[in-house]
Amino acid sequence: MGEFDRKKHRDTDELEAQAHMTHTAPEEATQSVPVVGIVLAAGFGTRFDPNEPKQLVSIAGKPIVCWSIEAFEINDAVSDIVVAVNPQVRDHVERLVDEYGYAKVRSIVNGGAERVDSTLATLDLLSQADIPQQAKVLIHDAVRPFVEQPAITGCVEALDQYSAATVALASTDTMLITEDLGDRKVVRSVPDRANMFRAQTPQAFRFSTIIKAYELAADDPDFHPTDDTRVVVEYLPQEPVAIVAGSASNLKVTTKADIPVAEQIAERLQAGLR
Ligand SMILES: Nc1ccn([C@@H]2O[C@H](COP(=O)(O)OP(=O)(O)OP(=O)(O)O)[C@@H](O)[C@H]2O)c(=O)n1
Ligand SMILES: C[C@](O)(CO)[C@H](O)COP(=O)(O)O
Repeated sequence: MGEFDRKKHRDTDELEAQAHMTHTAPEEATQSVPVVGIVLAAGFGTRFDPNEPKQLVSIAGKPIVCWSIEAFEINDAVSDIVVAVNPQVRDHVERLVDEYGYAKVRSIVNGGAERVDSTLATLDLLSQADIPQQAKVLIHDAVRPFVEQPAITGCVEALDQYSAATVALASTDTMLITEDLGDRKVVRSVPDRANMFRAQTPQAFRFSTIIKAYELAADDPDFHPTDDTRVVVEYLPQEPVAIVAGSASNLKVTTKADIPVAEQIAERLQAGLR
């Protein structure tokens, strides 16, 4: 197969994607497998501004989705990238991928109504592309633009020992478990802070593990997890999910109030190295 033709991949042609995914002979599988960065950019930003897709907002002159794609593009351990989009941003993201020349982007797929639907759409694409069961997939929120290289590499390495891993940040606050009494919430218990972490992304899995977890979750229509780790924790409770050190700068741009903080982080990063 000749050089990757990004225009064809725009059409989300599974066979094209299959042809371009890194394939690995079974005997090499545990040593050298595809490492796929999945960038979820199909959200509607209801808490930000539904009329201004936050994944396209520029921070220090670069759109948020580009910061995220670039983090995987520049990581030597990552072989392929898949981006999930919605119709509101598809054309724009396609143009950006072209303009910035992200050569690892194999496919831009339509996401779904909820985050898990977007994850599923990308996993379906990878299944159709017939990537090896041992492949490593790193699922990342496009709106966490400043993910650091050690977090990505840490996920890839953690999967040599565990089938699932998530970037997370140790809580510096005491956490409270509450109960809703209707007119007010009250504290029911105070868990040991040493075991409290704030989930971030990427969240990383051997392909067979995340596929299995989602297969089991599919039978439960009332399950609406906000991240992929929870799908594994709930449906494959025997699988430990390793913690990979996150950072405060791996901010999720959720509301407009996050923009000034994001600008400060971007300035710092641009002054030094990512
Ligand atoms: N159907 C969805 C929903 C979310 N996401 C992605 O998942 C990440 C989750 O971050 P979040 O702040 O929840 O994004 P939104 O869902 O866009 O925001 P909101 O919940 O305010 O609508 C984002 O990168 C978002 O684009 C997605 O790909 N598909
Ligand atoms: C995946 C996530 O970013 C981990 O912190 C988070 O769960 C997304 O949740 P949201 O409530 O939909 O923003």
